[in-house]
Amino acid sequence: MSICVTDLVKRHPGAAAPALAGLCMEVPTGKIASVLGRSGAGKTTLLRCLSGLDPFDGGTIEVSGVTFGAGAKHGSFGGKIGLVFQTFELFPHLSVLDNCTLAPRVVRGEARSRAEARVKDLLRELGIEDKAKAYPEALSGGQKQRVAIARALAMEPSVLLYDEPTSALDPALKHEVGRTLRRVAGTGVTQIVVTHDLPVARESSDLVFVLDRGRVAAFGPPEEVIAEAA
Ligand SMILES: Nc1ncnc2c1ncn2[C@@H]1O[C@H](COP(=O)(O)OP(=O)(O)OP(=O)(O)O)[C@@H](O)[C@H]1O
Repeated sequence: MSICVTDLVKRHPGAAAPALAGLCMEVPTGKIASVLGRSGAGKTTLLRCLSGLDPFDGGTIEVSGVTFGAGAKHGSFGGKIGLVFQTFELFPHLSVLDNCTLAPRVVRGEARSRAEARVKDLLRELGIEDKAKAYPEALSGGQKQRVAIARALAMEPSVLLYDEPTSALDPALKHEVGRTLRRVAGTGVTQIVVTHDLPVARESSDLVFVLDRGRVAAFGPPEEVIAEAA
C-alpha cells in the first residue's frame, strides 16, 4: 500500500525551529523512495515519526488506507510500518529463524509452525534460506542486513523504512543493497530509505525526496533530482 504524509510537524522540546515543518510526501505502492538532505534537515526525525518511535505534533500519516493524526497512539501504526535499523539489532543468542519468528509468535500469537513456514519463504526470497539455523555472529554484514529485513517483513508491513542501509556495509556490498531492495519491492512492499549515499539513491530508488529545514525541497526521479543536487 502507498504511504501519504501530509503537513507533518515535529517540534523537539527546546529547539528554536521545528525539525519537521509541514512535510508532505507520497510514495506509491511497491516503489522505493530515497530521502536525502544535509545534516540537520530532518531525515532521522522523519524516520522516527514514521516508524512510531516518536510522536509528532501535527499533520497526518496515511498508510494502508488508515489515517493517523498527531493524537494517535503511537507504536508502529498497527504493524503497518516496519523499520530496519542501521546496525540491524539482531538478537545474538537466537538463530536466524528464531530472530525472524519471535515477533510474529510473541506479538501476534502466531503458531511456531506457521511463522516458520512464512519466514522460510522470506529467507528464500532474500537468498539466505541456507542460513536459517545460523547465529548472527556467523553471518556477513550483507547477510545480517537481509536477516534484519526478513525479520521486519515477517510482521507483514505495508511500508518498510531503512536508516542508512549502506553505512554498516563495506563498499563491495553496497550493490547488494540495491538488489535486496528490488527483491522486496517485488513483494509489493513500499520502501523509504534514508541515506547519505548518492550512488545507492541513484541506482536503487524510483523516487528521491530532498529535505531541507524540515520540508521537501525537491522530489522526482533520481536522474533528475540527483543531477540537480550535484
Ligand atoms: N532530541 C532533539 N532535541 C532537540 N533538537 C533535536 C533533537 N533531535 C533532532 N533535533 C534537531 O532537529 C533538526 C533535525 O535533526 P535530524 O536528526 O532529524 O536531522 P538529520 O537530517 O537526520 O541529520 P543527520 O544527517 O546529521 O543525521 C536538527 O536541527 C536537530 O538539531
